[in-house]
Amino acid sequence: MTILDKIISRKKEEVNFSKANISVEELKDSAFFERKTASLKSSLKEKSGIIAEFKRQSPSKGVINDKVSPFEVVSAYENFGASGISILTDTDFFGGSFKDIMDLRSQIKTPVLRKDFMIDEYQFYEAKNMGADVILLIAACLSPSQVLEFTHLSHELGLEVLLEIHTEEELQHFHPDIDLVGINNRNLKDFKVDLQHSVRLKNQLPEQTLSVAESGIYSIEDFSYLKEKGFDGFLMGEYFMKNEDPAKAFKEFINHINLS
Ligand SMILES: O=C(O)c1ccccc1NCC(=O)[C@H](O)[C@H](O)COP(=O)(O)O
Repeated sequence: MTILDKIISRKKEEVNFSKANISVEELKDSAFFERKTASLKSSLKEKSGIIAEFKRQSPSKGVINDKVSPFEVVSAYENFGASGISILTDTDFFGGSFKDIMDLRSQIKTPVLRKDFMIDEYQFYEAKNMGADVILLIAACLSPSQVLEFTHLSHELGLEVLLEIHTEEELQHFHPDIDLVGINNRNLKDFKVDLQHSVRLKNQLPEQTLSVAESGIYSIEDFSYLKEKGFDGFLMGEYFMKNEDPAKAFKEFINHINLS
């Protein structure tokens, strides 16, 4: 059983539990449900391209930082030029929660990616309800037809879609209706990261596709290398979150890339 199998098996239980407690009609009945969402596609072009992640823990690294508050960190990400904010809402494996987005939504304008493991329509209504602008579809846990169906549902709800692929086979999940494609550098079997991986797969995507390099971006050199290779977005979590003060780490990183 891979880590993804374990996460998905637990996610099914969670979704069934949520469905039994809150109906889709109830999810639709919230202030955030009516709000106009922000576009990550536009923001990637207008700002640094960095999608800065709030990540307390992960299966590969264990606890990364459980001392800082989401609002404090995410405000700095916004103020210093992040194009997007990624918030892990999975509890059991990443230590996140819906509340992390809900609590700061009204104070943040930057597009927010709900980073979770989407397997059921219900979760898209939840994402809109909690205040997300973008959702992640992980090709490894969906069929190409589910990816398309969930993309269309997301668009009906005003959400953008970031499709995440890990392997060459998963390029089959691509469809032109998808907003952004993320290529994850982390191998989910052994957790090794390899930046060459995203570069190789990016070259096989249609030329106009907005592409995001995900995971393992641990230095200015890594960022500059991927930028030079033509990526539009850079999803970075651990590099900032491993510091006692992730806000300061983000500010320093942005200052460096603005100077170079
Ligand atoms: O990070 C993990 O260990 C992980 C394990 C299994 C599934 C997903 C996982 N991470 C989610 C992500 O994609 C990353 O949080 C994101 O790309 C940022 O990566 P990093 O900058 O390396 O923290």
